[in-house]
Amino acid sequence: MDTPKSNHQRRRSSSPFLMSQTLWSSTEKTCRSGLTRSNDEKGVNVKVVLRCRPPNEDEMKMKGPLVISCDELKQEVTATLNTSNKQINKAFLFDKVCGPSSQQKDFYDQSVAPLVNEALEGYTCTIFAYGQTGTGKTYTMEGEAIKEKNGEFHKNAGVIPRAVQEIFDILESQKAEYTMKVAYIEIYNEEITDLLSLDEESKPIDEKQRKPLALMEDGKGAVFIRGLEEVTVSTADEIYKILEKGSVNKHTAETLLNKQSNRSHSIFSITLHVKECTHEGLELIKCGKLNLVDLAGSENILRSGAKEGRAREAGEINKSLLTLGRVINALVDHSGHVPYRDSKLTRFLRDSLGGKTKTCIIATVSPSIQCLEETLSTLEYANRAKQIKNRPEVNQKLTKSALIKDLYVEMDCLKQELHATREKNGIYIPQDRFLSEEAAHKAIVGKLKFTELDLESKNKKLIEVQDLYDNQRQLTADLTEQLERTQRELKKAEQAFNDLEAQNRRVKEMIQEKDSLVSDVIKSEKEMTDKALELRDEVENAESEISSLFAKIEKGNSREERNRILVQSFRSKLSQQLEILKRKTAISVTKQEQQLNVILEDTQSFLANKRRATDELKVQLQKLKDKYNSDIQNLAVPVQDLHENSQLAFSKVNSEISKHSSAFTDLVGKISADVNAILNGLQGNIRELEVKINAFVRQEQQYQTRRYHEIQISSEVLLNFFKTLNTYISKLRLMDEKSQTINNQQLFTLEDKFEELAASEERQLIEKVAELILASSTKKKRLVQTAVNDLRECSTIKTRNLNAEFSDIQGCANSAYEEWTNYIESTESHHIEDSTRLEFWKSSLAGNIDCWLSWFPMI
Ligand SMILES: Nc1ncnc2c1ncn2[C@@H]1O[C@H](COP(=O)(O)OP(=O)(O)OP(=O)(O)O)[C@@H](O)[C@H]1O
Repeated sequence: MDTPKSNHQRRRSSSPFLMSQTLWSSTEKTCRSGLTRSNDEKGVNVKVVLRCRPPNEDEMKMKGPLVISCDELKQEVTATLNTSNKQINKAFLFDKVCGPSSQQKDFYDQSVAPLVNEALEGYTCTIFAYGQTGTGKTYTMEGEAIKEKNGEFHKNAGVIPRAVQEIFDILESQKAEYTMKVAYIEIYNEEITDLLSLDEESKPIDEKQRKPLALMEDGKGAVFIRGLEEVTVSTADEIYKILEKGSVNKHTAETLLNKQSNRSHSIFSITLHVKECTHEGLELIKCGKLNLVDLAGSENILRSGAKEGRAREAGEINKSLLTLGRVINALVDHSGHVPYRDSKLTRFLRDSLGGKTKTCIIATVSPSIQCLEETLSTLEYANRAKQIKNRPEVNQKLTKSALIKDLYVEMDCLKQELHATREKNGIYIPQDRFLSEEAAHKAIVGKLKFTELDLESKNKKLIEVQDLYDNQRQLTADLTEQLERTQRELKKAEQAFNDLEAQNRRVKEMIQEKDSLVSDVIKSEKEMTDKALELRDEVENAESEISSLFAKIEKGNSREERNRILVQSFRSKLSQQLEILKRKTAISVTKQEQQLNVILEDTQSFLANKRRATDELKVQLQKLKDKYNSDIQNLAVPVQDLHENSQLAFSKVNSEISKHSSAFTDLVGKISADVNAILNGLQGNIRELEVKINAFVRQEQQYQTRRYHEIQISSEVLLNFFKTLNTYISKLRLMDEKSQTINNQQLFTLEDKFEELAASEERQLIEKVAELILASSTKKKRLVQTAVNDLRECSTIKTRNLNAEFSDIQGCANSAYEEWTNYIESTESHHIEDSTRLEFWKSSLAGNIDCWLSWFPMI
């Protein structure tokens, strides 16, 4: 067992087989000590840890939503997107989920530390980080700093320095005897380089200095890297320096998604040999191995902004990751053929995927919406990888003596080889090997000839294959170019499609707005149509009313006309009547005047007569009175004489007087009777006249009253008629005005409606045009979509075919190349060995012969 030394001890592997045993071998070794443990027959699933980083500055600036949520209790990751044109809600369960807030220390303790302990137990363990570029693979594996000034871990220190420290801590605490060797390689553009063999002074790295190393198989399925340098370390600080040196030598570049993006897959490997004592006191050497792989980021070439050389890198990265995906799929689907050989990465990881290794995949994702597509792809990838089953086995433990023996044999071989090389005196071959090889030699010599012939034909074939290979390479280059062109076109088409989609979204939004407007418009239009119908009915009613009104007006007019004619005729008749009445009145007045005059005259004459008669009567009466007075006076004296003379006479006289008075009274009576008769006659006449006059006057009055009444009635009728006519006319006027207003209103409404109808028709027309535009744009979109889909399909098929072809060609070429190299190498080495051995044999035989000859000089 090596004792730890303070300085790095380098040893370039001289034998690929030995190299494979110590660093990369993954073949199942026969259990010499019988202590190898085997896992459950069914195997153990690859562990998958998901880590989601916090959003970076750019993502925060874009203010996009965070679409990834991590439930560390349920170990569940959910991708959620709710937009109008895309809805995603997918949940994935993993062995461990660490959200954006998880710290480096916690992550290491919870996810990686258990596997480090397994490596110390003698298992080969692989941890690899997989994820989109810029999601934190390097941050997780290496971190951003290692230690603080006080010797404590920096909070950003990643998995590798922490694992290294833990290994040393555990081994120191166990006071174990151990050796530790580390190697650091990268796979860049399908070429493997040793990151620790590069000269520290030559920076920036000289590409010529990078010597590609060959990945070989030892014939038993174990993979090894020929010429890889392993560095023996004894402290953690030495490893940190190695890490720093290796990291400087890595291929990195700035991309749009990461300022320092790894353009290669890097593998840091720690090999441990720990001494163990069994209860029986037997010393065993336990061999554990820890491979820490930081894969290059899967990337969308467009989004990462990779161009020319970078695009080629990205192409190679994606190719190897694609192969990794195919390997995972083949393992999960249990398909017979697993395409490990299709890329250096999968060849190297062969034992970690479906082999005897304990494997943990750290899948890294970003929470932002911009990375959603790649995040979903990583989640699907990791979810699938969870189903890969490995059958981990503890590496064989060697007894110390066996190891020492092996080492001695190896040392002896090396010493002899060295000696032989120094002396340029052939090579050292151990006795038993010499004898067995001797026996084989003859067969080989025979074979050699055959081989030479075969070689010739194979050379020819090789040339052919080389040509074919060159052609294929050319074809591959063309196809790659074509693929890149197609990819570029596809990206362009995708961009155009995205633009179209955005446009479509906008148009859809506009259409939605328009739809709502249209529905509003349709609603209002419906209302308007209802109203229009109502209005139409009203208009029709109004029209019929107007026409009836017009008819009425017509009627009214004709009636008015008739009335006017009537009034005119009535007026003329009335004036005629009035004229007649006037005339009649005048005549009657004249007549009456005449009659009155006659009556007056009659009355006057009558009165004159009567006056005269009265005067005569008065005169006669006066005469009578005078006579009576004179008689009385005459009688007074006799009366007095008589009175005085006798009372007898008096009686006589009295009698006489009474006689006379009776005669007088009779006379007077007679006269008064006459007068009375005359007066009575007169009075009778006057009364008669009066009665006549009264009757005439009454008659006239009655006539006049009647006439007046008649005139009054007719004038009242007329007035009433005129009044009614006026009211009727004013009513008619009012009605006319009303109907005019209604008509005007209706005309206005009709005008409005017409305008609205025209506007709605215009709108409808616009909508129809919009519909036509929409239909045509949908048609176009559909066409574009179909074209894009076709293009996509075509490019996918092409890519698939190309990839398949690439893989086949590459597989063929690689295996042919390797077979051929192996074959040539082994043939060469055999040839050289055989020739040297023959020479040696020949010279020794010659020596012997000389010796025999000297012993037997006689011969
Ligand atoms: N969990 C995290 N917490 C804080 N910062 C992080 C985390 N993960 C990544 N980052 C930051 O994100 C940036 C990119 O990370 P990193 O370089 O590790 O990505 P990557 O996956 O290795 O990318 P690439 O594949 O391009 O190499 C770095 O600046 C790093 O500091």
